[in-house]
Amino acid sequence: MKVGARHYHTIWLNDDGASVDIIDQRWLPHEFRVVTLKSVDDVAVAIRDMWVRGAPLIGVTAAYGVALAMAADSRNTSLDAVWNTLHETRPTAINLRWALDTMRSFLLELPESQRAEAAYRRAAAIADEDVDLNRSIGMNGLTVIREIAARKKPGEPVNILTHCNAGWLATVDYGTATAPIYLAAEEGIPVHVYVDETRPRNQGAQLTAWELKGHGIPHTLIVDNAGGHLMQHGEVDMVIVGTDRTTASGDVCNKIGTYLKALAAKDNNVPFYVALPSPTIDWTVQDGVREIPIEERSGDEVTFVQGRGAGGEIASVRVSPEGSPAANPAFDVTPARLITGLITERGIAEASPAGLKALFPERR
Ligand SMILES: CSC[C@@H](O)[C@@H](O)C(=O)COP(=O)(O)O
Repeated sequence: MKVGARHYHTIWLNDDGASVDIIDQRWLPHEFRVVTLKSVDDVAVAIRDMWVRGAPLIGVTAAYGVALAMAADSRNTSLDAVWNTLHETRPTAINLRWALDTMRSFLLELPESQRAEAAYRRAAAIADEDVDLNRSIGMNGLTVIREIAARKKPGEPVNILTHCNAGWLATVDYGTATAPIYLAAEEGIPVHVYVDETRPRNQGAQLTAWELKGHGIPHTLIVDNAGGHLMQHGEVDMVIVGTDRTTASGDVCNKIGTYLKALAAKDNNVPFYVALPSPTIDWTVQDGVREIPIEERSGDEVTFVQGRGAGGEIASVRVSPEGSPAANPAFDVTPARLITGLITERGIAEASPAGLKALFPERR
């Protein structure tokens, strides 16, 4: 997508043909910085400390991490080591394990002498596939936006609420939840997005708002607690969020606060959609609430907020009394019964075992 006049992906191979460049998301929206990852340790830090984040992008970054490992040492021991190191970085987004498994099973078939080059090729293919998956999600989600737009008066926007950042910054390009929005705007459908700020890390305020502004998409930033009120007053036509892991039964794990939005949507008959590529489905898990590990992050993310000071510097400020403890579960699970549909690259599935199996029969 665009940053100024230039088209960017969130990750790409450096001109040296070996290291990997990423957009360092810690500084957005204040500063646009690109950093180069040269080793598995760099990749682990970038994922763990959220220089890159968002389930699909975490997966692609890990795939390139495997390529960096293979360039240094292509033995099976190195493959196991990189799998373990990167798998430990973040526990919830299943795309991480999917990408590591995909890379490992592909590379194990090859002689060691061919692994480094093949790993870079496979990582690049995973990145390209992510772009294609998101574009297909966009086309499928667009049908819902078109239907809502058809019921509106001419020029009246379709109001969409989203939570966290499931935009192009969370993927390689397009985003998942934002793909239908970008395609609707391209088609000339008036859209307006309510952006939840998404405490504690403020991915909505810092990333989604920045993306939408960059693409000229009308949007309004709201505090996380405003969504229910707006839904009660008919201000939201649909909700679209992303997901870090969706179970085979259609339960959706996503950024903390998603569940409350789904409850409010249900109570107000607002359609609640989840956009996801198939690598985000964990076919081994049924009950999301019981089975998905929820990342517990530092309480400092709750007690401090990062922003730009009056003097232009990027600073962290404390928002609570010194010594007050804080809990920081990073994700929650929205049960399938609260979800109107799962927008995938193959179409829109009912959030149920049967709905998912109908779209992905090979998983039977
Ligand atoms: C297309 S991204 C879907 C989710 O990964 C996204 O909504 C989200 O929850 C990201 O969490 P984050 O903690 O910023 O990695």
